[in-house]
Amino acid sequence: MRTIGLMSGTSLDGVDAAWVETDGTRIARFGPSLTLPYDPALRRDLRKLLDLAGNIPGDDPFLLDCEQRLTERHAEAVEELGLEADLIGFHGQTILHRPRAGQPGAGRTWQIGDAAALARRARIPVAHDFRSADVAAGGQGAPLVPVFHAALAATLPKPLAILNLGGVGNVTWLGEDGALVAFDTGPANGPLDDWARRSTGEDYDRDGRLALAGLPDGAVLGQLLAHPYLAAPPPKSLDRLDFDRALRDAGAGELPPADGAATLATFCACAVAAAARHFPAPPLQWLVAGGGRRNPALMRALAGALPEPVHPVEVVGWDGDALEAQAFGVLAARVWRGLPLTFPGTTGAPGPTVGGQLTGVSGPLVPA
Ligand SMILES: Nc1ncnc2c1ncn2[C@@H]1O[C@H](COP(=O)(O)OP(=O)(O)OP(=O)(O)O)[C@@H](O)[C@H]1O
Ligand SMILES: CC(=O)N[C@H]1[C@@H]2OC[C@@H](O2)[C@@H](O)[C@@H]1O[C@H](C)C(=O)O
Repeated sequence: MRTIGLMSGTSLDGVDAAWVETDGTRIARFGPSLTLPYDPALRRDLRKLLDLAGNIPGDDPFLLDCEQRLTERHAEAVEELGLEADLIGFHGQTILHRPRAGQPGAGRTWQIGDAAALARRARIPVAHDFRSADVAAGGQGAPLVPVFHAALAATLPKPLAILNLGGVGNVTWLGEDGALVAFDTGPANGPLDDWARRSTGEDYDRDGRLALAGLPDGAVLGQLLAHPYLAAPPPKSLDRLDFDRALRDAGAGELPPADGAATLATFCACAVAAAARHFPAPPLQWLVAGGGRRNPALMRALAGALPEPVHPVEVVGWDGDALEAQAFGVLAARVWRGLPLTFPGTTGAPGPTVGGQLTGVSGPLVPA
């Protein structure tokens, strides 16, 4: 199938779109990809929505307005790509992720985006709502990209770790015997972006300049590294805001701007090192995707925290900016064909679990 994958991640920076030809198990061809940034007003409103999402109904007018503007931007991304496709994979924007018991509003993962409107406008069927079925089956609802990573890395030497540094970090560990272990490592660019916005007014710490000018604070770092999430065995996943309280309690907010950025970058890398303790065996190397690989402070901290070589995914010929969007093209084909999206080793689902919904140009569809 010719698919277009659309991903708008937890960094709230915009929509990534990528064209992929796939049957959901193998990738025949990657096509062009692009990123359409959100305008500052949409970015600000989505950020506000993250704070509100635990307490507002699905028909809240502010939420519906954000959803309509978000869907519009996704439709523009499809139009700008300007390619024929049989199916769109539309992740939508996560505004709340509380799959676990014991949290207010738990048992829920919430992605906004109007799939029917996108299908009508693009005149292409849309696969969407990729996470709910997994959560309903007892899984974490995230991460979803591991099955795509496994297909992509089929011929690479194992064990291999593929790390995505978005707003949140997630890792896929692939073993020699086809074993798959995946989970969210901890906060990545999310707290760094918030820090940069407060300290410099920029959307992010461009090229890690602020972090590289500072020193990590040992006391704050020590407190953050004691967070129970890091020691907890997988399966596990995070909401974009899950560490905000811990960051406040550790006193990260009182650090000078450069030291604060250095502390957050080092924490992200140490959380990845803590994640590696849950792997069945050390990886031969780490391949890093996502915007975080463009931050030299993060890459330097990772190289310091991990004993194995760390490389951007470009060393094996992948496109680290397009990877998540490509994944949702492949996942869309899996929804279409009724193939499982999640597994015990990825989300903790009780078995291989199908998911996603299909919306045709003129109404809902049933998977093949
Ligand atoms: N040149 C750069 N220097 C520093 N940081 C950068 C640079 N380019 C991108 N980033 C970081 O990467 C982030 C975007 O990463 P990415 O697009 O992978 O996240 P996402 O897909 O939104 O998140 P997630 O994977 O959690 O869903 C930006 O918010 C910024 O923090
Ligand atoms: C709930 C949600 O949207 N989670 C995202 C987020 O961003 C990174 C990490 O946390 C990952 O678990 C997931 O995204 C990727 C695409 C995934 O599901 O594999």
